[in-house]
This record gives sequence, C-alpha cells and structure tokens, in this order.
Amino acid sequence: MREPQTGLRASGDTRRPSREEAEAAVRTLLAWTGDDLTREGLLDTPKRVVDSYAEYFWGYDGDPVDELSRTFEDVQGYDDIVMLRDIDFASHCEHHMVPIIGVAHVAYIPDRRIVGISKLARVVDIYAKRLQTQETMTAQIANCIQEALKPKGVAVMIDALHQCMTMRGVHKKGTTTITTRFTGVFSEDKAERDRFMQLVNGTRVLASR
Ligand SMILES: Nc1nc2c(ncn2[C@@H]2O[C@H](COP(=O)(O)OP(=O)(O)OP(=O)(O)O)[C@@H](O)[C@H]2O)c(=O)[nH]1
Ligand SMILES: [Zn+2]
Repeated sequence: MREPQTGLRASGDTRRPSREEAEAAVRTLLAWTGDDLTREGLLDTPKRVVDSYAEYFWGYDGDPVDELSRTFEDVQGYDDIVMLRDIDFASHCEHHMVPIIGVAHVAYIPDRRIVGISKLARVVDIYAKRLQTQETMTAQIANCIQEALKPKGVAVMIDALHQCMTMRGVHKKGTTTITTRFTGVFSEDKAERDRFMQLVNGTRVLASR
C-alpha cells in the first residue's frame, strides 16, 4: 500500500490494522449501540462494514499526480477554459465520518498541454475517497492540477451537503456549503473568475441525457 499523502498516521504509528482488527472494531461499535451481535442480521455486518470502508476510503491508495501524467499537446493552439461541471462525488467528513455528498466544478486554462478530461474527475474521486473537510478537498484538487499540469490557472468550486449537518447536530436540511479555490489567472483576473462563475451557473442543456 502506498503511504497516504495526507497527514494520516503522522503520529508515528504506521502499521495499518489488519482486516480482523477492523472487523473487531466494528463489533465493538455494534455492541456499543446495545444491539445483539449474535442475531442473524448482524452476523456479517462487521465484514460488510469493512468492505464498505474499503470503498469509501480507497483514495489513500490513489495517486492524483499520476492520473495527470499523460498529456497531449497537439490541440491546434487551444488555449481557453476547459471545464468539467457537476462532477458528482461522495466523500466523508473527517470530524464525524458521515457522508459529504456534492458536485465539483473543475476548470483550467492550458498552457500548451491538455489532459484527458476523465482524469480531472479521477482526481476529484481520489481526494473524495478520503476523510475530508470540504476546504481541504477543494484546495487539494486545485493544487494538484496546478502542480501537475502547470496550466495558466485552475478554478475549483465544490457545492456539497454535509450529512453531519442534516441528519444530526444542527439539523439544517438542504443547506449546502460552497467552497472555491483559484490559482494563476483565475486568482489574478476577476474577469476570468467571472467567466468561470458564468459557466458554473449556465443552463444545463445536456444534464438529463
Ligand atoms: N469547516 C468545515 N467544517 C466541517 C466540515 N465538515 C464538518 N464540519 C464541522 O466540523 C465541526 C466540528 O465541531 P465540533 O464542535 O468539534 O463537533 P460537534 O460537537 O459534533 O459539532 P456539531 O456538528 O455542531 O454538533 C462542526 O461545526 C461541523 O459542522 C467541513 O468540511 N469543513
Ligand atoms: Zn461532519
């Protein structure tokens, strides 16, 4: 397993617990709820939960820079915004470990090199499949694209629902959180930021196709 790029296990304990240890931890939490661990419906739950965690958190094993390593230059001098709008993602908040569900809008202005558009969505997924705050995830996506592609600028907006605010705690159903990060020309030039915002807010003609 590749060592995660976030601050995971910075405490010095670098041993990843075994699957058996992870399942035992789930059994502890199940017992803590007060339910009966021996009833049929719960017997396989620790295994299912650990399988689910492997899906929720595979992003620690992903390498976003590697995803952006294949680039193309033969684009007839194309040098304007490339934007992926409404990239859906599901992440987990690092404070409560409950879902953050949202969309990311990711744009960059190439400096000669372009990247396969699916790779931008892969970068979003790699960071989403980790424990996150929305601010961190927004910055990580923008920084990674800026460093890997060295484009003229990167713009990222995330619009997301935090279930720690809807199903528990303050119980604010329908409140979304919006975060942005701009680099290069997007941070220097208000007109570029405005153009990004217009594209984010533009009519979604193809959305249902
Ligand atoms: N800035 C930021 N805060 C987040 C994010 N996800 C969850 N939070 C907040 O993290 C905070 C944790 O606050 P604490 O007071 O330590 O935890 P808590 O007692 O569970 O807080 P409540 O959610 O208010 O009940 C809460 O205000 C959450 O709304 C995020 O992505 N970014
Ligand atoms: Zn939370």
